[in-house]
Amino acid sequence: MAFFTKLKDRLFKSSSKLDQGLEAIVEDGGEATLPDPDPVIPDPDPEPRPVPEIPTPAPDPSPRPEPAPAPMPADPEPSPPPPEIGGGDGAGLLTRLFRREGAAAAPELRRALDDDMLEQLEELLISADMGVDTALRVTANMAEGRFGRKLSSREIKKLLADEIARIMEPVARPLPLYPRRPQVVLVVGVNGSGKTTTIGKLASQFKSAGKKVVIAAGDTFRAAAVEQLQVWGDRAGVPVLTAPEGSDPASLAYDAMTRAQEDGADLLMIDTAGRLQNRADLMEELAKIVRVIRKKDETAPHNTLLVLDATTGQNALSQVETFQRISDVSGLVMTKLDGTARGGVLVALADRFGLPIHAIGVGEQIDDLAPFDPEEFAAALTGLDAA
Ligand SMILES: Nc1nc2c(ncn2[C@@H]2O[C@H](COP(=O)(O)OP(=O)(O)OP(=O)(O)O)[C@@H](O)[C@H]2O)c(=O)[nH]1
Repeated sequence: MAFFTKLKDRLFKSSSKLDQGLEAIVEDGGEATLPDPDPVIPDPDPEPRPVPEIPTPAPDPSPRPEPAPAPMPADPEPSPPPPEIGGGDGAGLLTRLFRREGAAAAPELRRALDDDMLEQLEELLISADMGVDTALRVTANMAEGRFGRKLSSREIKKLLADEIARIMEPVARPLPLYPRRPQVVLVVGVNGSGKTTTIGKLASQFKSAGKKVVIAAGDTFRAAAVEQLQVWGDRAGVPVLTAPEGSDPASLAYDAMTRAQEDGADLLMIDTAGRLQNRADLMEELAKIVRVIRKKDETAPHNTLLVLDATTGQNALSQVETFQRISDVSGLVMTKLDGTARGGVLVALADRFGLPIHAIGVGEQIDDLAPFDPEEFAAALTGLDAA
């Protein structure tokens, strides 16, 4: 199944929430009106609109090597061309022309954009976990130059998807690959966020792309976590280094680094504990892992991936803040976007932190991880093509 179709199907809870909410907003006070002569709303403002302020990630003090332009292995199945956000809903030119013609005979429910409607839109976006600041910014940009204009839910969806894609564009970056061998990827996140699963999925993708991968089961305090990682390692066909329960994770990381160097591995992924209950201990543990692997390669770790669970909604924002304090987070992976109505949190994350989003997880299977594509995401989140 092409990934966009999968994403669209899996994000149904988030998209149907927005979809139904938008329909209800337009129904509330809307009336059947002949469509605009141009159903693809032209931007009323010829000037480029102000780009929402996205905090630039702080310059990286560590001497990381320059990223080579090799992206994360892509979805093995070719994706269809991205939908034309803002320029159409994926329909071809002829279809759009016919629709324009036919539209004259088919009035659509439209509602004039006013303060009340904007407020309702803000509430809807906040309820989809976009966060207050982001929701306000998105609606303000959507409304700019369009006050009083009669809009259908389809047109509002298109405007919304445009805004979302614009916010997400700068953060959509595949996991950078460096010429350094082994490239060390430290994987952090709270327990249950999906670290193990994500490591397994990434290992499988890199392996299929011809990379030699080693995994270190650094959460040595939980036997179940180690076993789980071994299951994923077997699935991916990648060795998983373990240590006895309760042993020092830093010592395991050192051994794993030695083994990865000896084996000429391209990638070493180190799982870590996620016990945020004892933040000081976890911070010390992560710092010690970094110290020992730097004895073998002073530029390591080359990436620190923070894995976040989309179902935790706004909580994901405070997790980013916490992990930025205790580790040098270089990028995010958002898991469990399937089956949650809180997919909007990804927009809030992008807007607030500007950290690269490397991949998204949309299921429990080995191929349910994909590079983050802002336009596909915006279309799937708003249910755009379903209109
Ligand atoms: N639906 C869905 N479930 C996922 C996804 N990613 C992970 N999971 C599930 O989330 C649960 C926790 O995932 P783990 O990978 O074990 O999480 P972890 O962060 O390693 O957790 P600990 O081992 O407790 O530290 C498992 O049941 C996974 O199958 C996803 O993208 N979608």
